[in-house]
Amino acid sequence: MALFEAVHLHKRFGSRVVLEDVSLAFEAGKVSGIMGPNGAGKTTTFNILTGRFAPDRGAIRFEGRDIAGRPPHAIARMGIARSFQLMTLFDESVVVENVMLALPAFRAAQTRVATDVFADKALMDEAREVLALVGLGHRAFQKAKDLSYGERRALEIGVALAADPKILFLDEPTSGLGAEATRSLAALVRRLRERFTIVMIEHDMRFLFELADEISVIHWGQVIAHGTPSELMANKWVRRSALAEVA
Ligand SMILES: Nc1ncnc2c1ncn2[C@@H]1O[C@H](COP(=O)(O)OP(=O)(O)OP(=O)(O)O)[C@@H](O)[C@H]1O
Repeated sequence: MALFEAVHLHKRFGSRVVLEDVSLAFEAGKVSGIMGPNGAGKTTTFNILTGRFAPDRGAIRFEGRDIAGRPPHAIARMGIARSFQLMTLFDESVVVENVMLALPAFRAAQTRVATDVFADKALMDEAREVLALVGLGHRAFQKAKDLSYGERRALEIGVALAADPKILFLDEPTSGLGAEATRSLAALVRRLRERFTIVMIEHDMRFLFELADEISVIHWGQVIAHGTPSELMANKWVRRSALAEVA
């Protein structure tokens, strides 16, 4: 059984059908990709999978339990984390604090909000472990606003990982990154795949083909192809429509 699966999802906005019978399955320990042209329905799919929208029809199962329509915070508590395309960091706070504020242990102890977070050694150690994981150990006490764009993306992933999720959803992780930052991000995803199940929506096909174990192609609100990168390379229709640049 897949760790996470979506079965026969349908979604319309007003009279516009945006997803029609979308089914996806993500296996534990793998990197799964979702790609497709602009307006295909990828972001809507992502938002439904991570609880931001409820589907009109269909089921979403995580570890066998139906989670469709549950609110994002309930979904997050179950071990499902997502990063956002738009960066959502506390710019004036230092890097380690951004992670500390996202730790479940910090969130659970609401009385701590008014106290100095740095005084709690256990929290600090936990946050520094996350920073080491995303390659930002040496930037712990810089303000988030002073990080490079690529480092900010890594921090954003660190914030998502603070909850030690079972599955991590990344929404266009390469967006806005130059070639070098994209390479660093690829190295980070390779490290993370040892520990986490990862699902990413991605426009950069080269990045996706290099890293994903399997990819679903969404077009016109439907999954039109699914397979390993090499299977998709061999799919004539996919080659002709979308993959010319990597095939
Ligand atoms: N809240 C909404 N209300 C109405 N229509 C919407 C809404 N969100 C998305 N749509 C429409 O649904 C379709 C799919 O949009 P979606 O953002 O899911 O596509 P996408 O594949 O993520 O595209 P992109 O790569 O450009 O982000 C588009 O035609 C979009 O205009």
